[in-house]
Amino acid sequence: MSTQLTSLTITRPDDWHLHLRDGEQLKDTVADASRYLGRALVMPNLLPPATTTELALAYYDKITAVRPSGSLFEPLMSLYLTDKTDPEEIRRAKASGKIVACKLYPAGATTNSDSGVTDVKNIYSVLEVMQETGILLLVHGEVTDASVDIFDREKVFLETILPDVVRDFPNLKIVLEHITTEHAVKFVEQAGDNVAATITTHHLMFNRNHMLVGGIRPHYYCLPILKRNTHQQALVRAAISGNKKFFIGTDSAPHFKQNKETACGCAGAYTSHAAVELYAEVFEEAGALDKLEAFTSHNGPDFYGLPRNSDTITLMKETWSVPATLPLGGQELVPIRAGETISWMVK
Ligand SMILES: NC(=O)N[C@@H](CC(=O)O)C(=O)O
Ligand SMILES: [Zn+2]
Ligand SMILES: [Zn+2]
Repeated sequence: MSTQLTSLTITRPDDWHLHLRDGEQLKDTVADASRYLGRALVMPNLLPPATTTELALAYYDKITAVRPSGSLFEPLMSLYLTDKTDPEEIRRAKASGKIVACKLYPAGATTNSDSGVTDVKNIYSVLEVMQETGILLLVHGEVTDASVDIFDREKVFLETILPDVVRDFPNLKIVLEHITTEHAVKFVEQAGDNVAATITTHHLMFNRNHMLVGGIRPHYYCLPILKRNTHQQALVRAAISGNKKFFIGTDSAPHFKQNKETACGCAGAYTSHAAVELYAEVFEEAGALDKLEAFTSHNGPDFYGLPRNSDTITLMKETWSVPATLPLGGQELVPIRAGETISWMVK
């Protein structure tokens, strides 16, 4: 007879990959993020992107200004790398104490990445200073070559771009963000201790059949795109393995409903309303709830060299309904699981 767990208390989680956006949207995204997260690594792909310490710190101030009163939620900031990033900018970022990472978007790879890096060799002098100062490199790992099939873009990036960076900067801490393939799992497992990966809730819960069978479902469209179920299974195995190289990074990425439900819809899935609750479902389904805390609350800060949060949250086995839409800057978004139920609730 198996006993069913009805509540689970874990160290307060963080989110190591989160899009909060800007302007009117901020109060809604920050409200969701600050419900129970200790920290979130905030992505810099704004329009215009947060390419300098000054811009990142101004963004930090805007986020903390709309933080609900009493919330201890702490945004950790990142810089958006371009072909023209000045290596000295990295020293300013380090000195700020608020910027812990830089984000490599191959130009054109994803939402708001047009000013990204066109050739990783263009940022070698920047990576040098990041390695020296201990600023992490966060990577959107996809090639943008038009001749490469969208389902192969992560694999080809891992074969052609990332090995050089890993070889040339052996002491640079690198996080391969939102991994989607068995290739990425193997790459990270086989690399040194300076290479880790985040895994989203949606890549653990879904594969491309969820997006494409029986009709095209734009709310499952994100980048890197959902892959076949064998890749999904490899990601679940990695997440529940207890391996310290894999940790939470929701990549919760809000887009207005009308920008998703259209002939050319935006890439991004919103999960901030229920991030840890959804990971709990996945881990429970895999019979590995005992591994949830390491994934959501220990491995991330350990890799970043930051203290773990010192308090806890409690998840209750309790079913609740996700609304059909959520507010986003005076408009609305459609979250993952919209109109359906979730079986865990954070108390
Ligand atoms: N993941 C996505 O599909 N979209 C993200 C960008 C990103 O993380 O690649 C976004 O900003 O909307
Ligand atoms: Zn990305
Ligand atoms: Zn993202």
